[in-house]
Amino acid sequence: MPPAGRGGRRPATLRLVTRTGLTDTIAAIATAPGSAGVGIVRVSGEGAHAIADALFRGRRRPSRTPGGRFLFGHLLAADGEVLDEGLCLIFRAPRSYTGEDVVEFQSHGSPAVLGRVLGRVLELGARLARPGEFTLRAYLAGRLDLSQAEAVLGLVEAHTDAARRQASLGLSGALGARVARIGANLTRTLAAIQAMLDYPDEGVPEEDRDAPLTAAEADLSALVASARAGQVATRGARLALIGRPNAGKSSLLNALLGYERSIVTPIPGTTRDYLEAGVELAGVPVTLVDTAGIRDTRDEVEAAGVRQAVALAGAADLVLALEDGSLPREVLPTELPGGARVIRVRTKADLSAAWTDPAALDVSAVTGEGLPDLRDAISAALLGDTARGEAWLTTERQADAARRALGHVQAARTLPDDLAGWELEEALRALSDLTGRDVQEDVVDAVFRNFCVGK
Ligand SMILES: Nc1nc2c(c(=O)[nH]1)N(C=O)[C@@H](CNc1ccc(C(=O)N[C@@H](CCC(=O)O)C(=O)O)cc1)CN2
Ligand SMILES: Nc1nc2c(ncn2[C@@H]2O[C@H](COP(=O)(O)OP(=O)(O)OP(=O)(O)O)[C@@H](O)[C@H]2O)c(=O)[nH]1
Ligand SMILES: [Mg+2]
Repeated sequence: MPPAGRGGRRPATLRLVTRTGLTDTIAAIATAPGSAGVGIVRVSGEGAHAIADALFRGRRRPSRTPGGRFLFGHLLAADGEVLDEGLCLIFRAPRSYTGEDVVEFQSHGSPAVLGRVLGRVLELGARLARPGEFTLRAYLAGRLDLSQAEAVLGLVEAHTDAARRQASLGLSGALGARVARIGANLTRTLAAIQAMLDYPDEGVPEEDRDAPLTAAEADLSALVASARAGQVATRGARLALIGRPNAGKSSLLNALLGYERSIVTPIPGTTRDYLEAGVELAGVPVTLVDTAGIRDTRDEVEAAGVRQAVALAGAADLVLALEDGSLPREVLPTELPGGARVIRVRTKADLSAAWTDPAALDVSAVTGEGLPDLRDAISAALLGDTARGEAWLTTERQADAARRALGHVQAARTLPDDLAGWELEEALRALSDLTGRDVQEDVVDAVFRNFCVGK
């Protein structure tokens, strides 16, 4: 494919500015719906300070107050009625989250107060912000790159510490720095190749050409590998328990949860419909899926459950394949998904063993024996040996860009210099897509569509 010249793309920035009318003033409730100690209405744009002058009465006028200060005072309705006592925070362009003039009204956090304050702000000329529009403005002002904007969303949505840590690393620019290091090595290689093409007689030392390329490829492979852990940390993972009837699936699900969620009986075929329950394992939100025991059956209801179990195993991020350790071993009448996605478990380890298998973990749902090892194995399977301190790829968009870059780097290694140079340029373009300083408008739209209003 011919290289898509950079000049061919209009910067997303310009088109978005014209389309969204960036000079208008936007407003939204920034805090979660419901009652809370404090709630925030946030306003950004040219009219923000004038709106504050009309709505807020304090010791001095907001528009006369330097940025970075707050005022204590009262929030007023159009007729002068005091809506609430509160604070007004003043930011002045470009020193604000969005880079524009910003004010925040911090009131008591009830829907009634916040609704009236927002209503008054809209009356005074602001319009309701679209989802993610505050952060979009920060992105368009060049205060955040796209991977940092995704990290902002990650911080808003983080339910576990693993998710928070990755989002925080992303926002701090750690991911951008990791990508920049790779880019620097590719640029060095490109320069060496160019020198060789220009001055074929003066050999270019190996360390200038192959060493940075090798380093870039290794870093990029590790980065691509981190995507699984990163997405598991942010999105969570689905873990299906499968096995023959009575293998102990529902008992193990309950043991992992720490409460009796699923019905357990000595009767094979107890679980017919599947059942889901959420739990945090290894700092990751995990949805455990209990399934019907897999066997050949003429019972139509049970057979439907069996088909469902096989499908659920196929769709899961990880499968626990359970076999009763107290009975002679019987193979499961279905194929298991590929190697790394299965953990084999020998259940009922508290009973005398009818068989053993070094490839299976011995676990007892009754005594708890083997549960810590099982949790470790689940954590290792989901997060791999991805370095904990590093910034990971947390979205499919980032992973796609990194995979494209890696593909070009690998192609470059097998090609003669002139063609290798083109592949490396493509790899650099894919890396810049990853951080998203100059990407297509639809990509930007897709990222911000996932945000909530007020962020
Ligand atoms: N009340 C409140 N809390 C919040 C936010 C907010 O907007 N309002 N945030 C947002 O969602 C996050 C904090 N992020 C922010 C990032 C930059 C700036 C800002 O004004 N930066 C200016 C000034 C810096 C300074 O004075 O040192 C700048 O960078 O120029 C504000 C908040 C989390 N907590
Ligand atoms: N001793 C012992 N018994 C267990 C253990 N786990 C499960 N059992 C018993 O095995 C029987 C079946 O357990 P379940 O958890 O219902 O098995 P299941 O795989 O969900 O079975 P189906 O839903 O029928 O497919 C019950 O009588 C459990 O008490 C264990 O670790 N040790
Ligand atoms: Mg069951």
